[in-house]
Amino acid sequence: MTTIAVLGAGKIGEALLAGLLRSGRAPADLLFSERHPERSAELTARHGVRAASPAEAAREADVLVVAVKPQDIDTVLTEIGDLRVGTLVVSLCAGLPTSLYESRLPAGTPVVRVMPNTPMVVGEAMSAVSGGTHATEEHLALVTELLGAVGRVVRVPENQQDAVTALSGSGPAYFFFLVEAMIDAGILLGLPRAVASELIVQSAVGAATMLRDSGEHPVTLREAVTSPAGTTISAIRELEVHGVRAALIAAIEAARDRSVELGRAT
Ligand SMILES: NC(=O)C1=CN([C@@H]2O[C@H](COP(=O)(O)OP(=O)(O)OC[C@H]3O[C@@H](n4cnc5c(N)ncnc54)[C@H](O)[C@@H]3O)[C@@H](O)[C@H]2O)C=CC1
Ligand SMILES: O=C(O)[C@@H]1CCC=N1
Repeated sequence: MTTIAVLGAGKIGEALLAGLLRSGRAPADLLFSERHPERSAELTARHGVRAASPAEAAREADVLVVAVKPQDIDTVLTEIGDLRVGTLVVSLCAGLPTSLYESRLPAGTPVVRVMPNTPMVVGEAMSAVSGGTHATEEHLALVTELLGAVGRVVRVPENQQDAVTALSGSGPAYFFFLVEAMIDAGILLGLPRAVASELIVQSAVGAATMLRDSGEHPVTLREAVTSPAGTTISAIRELEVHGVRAALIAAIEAARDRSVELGRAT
């Protein structure tokens, strides 16, 4: 069996481990590395998966998944030490290019860069994968299968990964922000918080399901809600007056720029 080690079992690393277990991978084929001993103990208790040092994980793994913050990559690459020849390295880190790993790891190491997102926790991640210089079709297929256990997967050229990071990597935060603001609006209008929250969360689930399953363009779906001289158009006019569309475009451009910066900082 393929042994998969996750370096950095925080939000994303743990969600991946849990998803791999749900998809039928045996706990004995998985291991993780965490710098905080309490966190390690908690994860082993919860998932029955073994903790190891980065160096042990790297020695044992066929697939080494890197899920530390980009700012911690130098330390982790130093701690890994020697990698077995042919070990597949899968980076989930925002901004970090495959060339960074290739320059620090043994010559010929296959590297796949992935940008997932937190809906991985509920098996609804959106992940984009790109192969580095030595990643073969088999490596990309394996990573697609692994990430397929926790959501949808697309393949993109690596030069699109900073844009992907800004759109779907950070994307859930924009939706959460919108939901938070809409609940506040409910409070302003005098609704109890619990009622406002239920109304908005279910509306978000319904709207997201329609977007995914209807095949309709978002404009068509929005037009179907927007009656002549009705309530929705009054709200839409305010969104346009306040520049919400331009703000979202600028926000996503800023996230893309930050992803590029993170890659350059290492
Ligand atoms: N949170 C998100 O929405 C997304 C995060 N990512 C990427 O995933 C990576 C992980 O992000 P999160 O899970 O949010 O961060 P996190 O902070 O929850 O998890 C990182 C974990 O790495 C551990 N760690 C750090 N240095 C270590 C070392 N030397 N050895 C062992 N463990 C070490 C930390 O203790 C922590 O538990 C980041 O690179 C991020 O860019 C990608 C997509 C979405
Ligand atoms: O904010 C971040 O840097 C990470 C990467 C994508 C989502 N969260």
